[in-house]
Amino acid sequence: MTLKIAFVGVGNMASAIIGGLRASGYSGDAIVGSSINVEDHPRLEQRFGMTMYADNKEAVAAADVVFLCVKPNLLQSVVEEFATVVRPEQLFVSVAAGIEIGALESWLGQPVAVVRSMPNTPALVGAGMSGLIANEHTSEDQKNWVANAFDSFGSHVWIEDEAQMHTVTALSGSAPAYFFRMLEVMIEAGVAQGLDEATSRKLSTYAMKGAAAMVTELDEDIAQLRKNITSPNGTTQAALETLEEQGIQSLMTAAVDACAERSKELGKEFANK
Ligand SMILES: NC(=O)C1=CN([C@@H]2O[C@H](COP(=O)(O)OP(=O)(O)OC[C@H]3O[C@@H](n4cnc5c(N)ncnc54)[C@H](OP(=O)(O)O)[C@@H]3O)[C@@H](O)[C@H]2O)C=CC1
Ligand SMILES: O=C(O)[C@@H]1CCC=N1
Repeated sequence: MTLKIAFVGVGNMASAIIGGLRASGYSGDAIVGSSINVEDHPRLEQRFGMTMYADNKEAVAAADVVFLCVKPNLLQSVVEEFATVVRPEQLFVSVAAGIEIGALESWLGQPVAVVRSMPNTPALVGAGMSGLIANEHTSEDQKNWVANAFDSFGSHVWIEDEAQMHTVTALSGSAPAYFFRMLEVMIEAGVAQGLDEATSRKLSTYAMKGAAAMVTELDEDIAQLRKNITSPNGTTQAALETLEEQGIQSLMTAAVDACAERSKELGKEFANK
């Protein structure tokens, strides 16, 4: 049986997940959503073949599985507002950065299955990666359903210790943005050396895509893959020495640490409002 899914909040992350689900064959008839900006509803309905509601309660009441996809600072008020229509057999899947399962459980107000997830926007092209952790009320069948749903737009890892979700966010949820930024800089550097932007973009992007494909498809040590490109006293060595001299190790470590730290802060900021 196809479960009915509701998305509360249909912005960037929900759109990436819905796009991934739809591309994998999930029926638009089984997907509903709710968000504030009703003027945007016809566009979403047309894009995904789903039904949009102005009222979160209506979307939640219509669903077997509810994806919570609003910003972390809005989650408590949104959940408490629809808590009166929650049924014990429903499954709630949160994508909100930093918000702990315990907080979600207390806002939902009754023992109910909750999965906290940290997906990323490559879901939109079937290349998502998600960290997942379930509460004690989540059955094996529900966990399998969630794993299959997330695999339909990429892959997943189950996390045992909820504290590790901060690191999942730093290495996965937020990380595509680091690579986009790196690409922006490389493309600019190519243009500064005289290439047109389209050519610079194509060269830089395929280098990133090819490197990621080699790492994921070949069972080889990443350092060895790097060494295979680096001729003694050659061009790659010149680039890598510059990256090391200018602090790539401390720069990337600081970025990952700052992301995890912000995730912890979000949890504290919004857990006990
Ligand atoms: N973007 C990303 O890469 C990732 C995001 N996340 C998490 O996903 C969640 C959403 O982020 P993102 O998609 O980027 O944010 P967006 O702002 O793009 O989406 C949030 C959505 O929530 C809607 N909304 C606002 N208020 C309400 C309300 N009261 N009831 C219902 N819907 C409401 C907004 O509607 P409207 O536009 O009409 O205001 C919008 O559709 C966050 O919790 C974030 O931590 C997790 C992993 C990755
Ligand atoms: O920036 C954020 O807070 C969200 C969570 C992970 C990616 N985007």
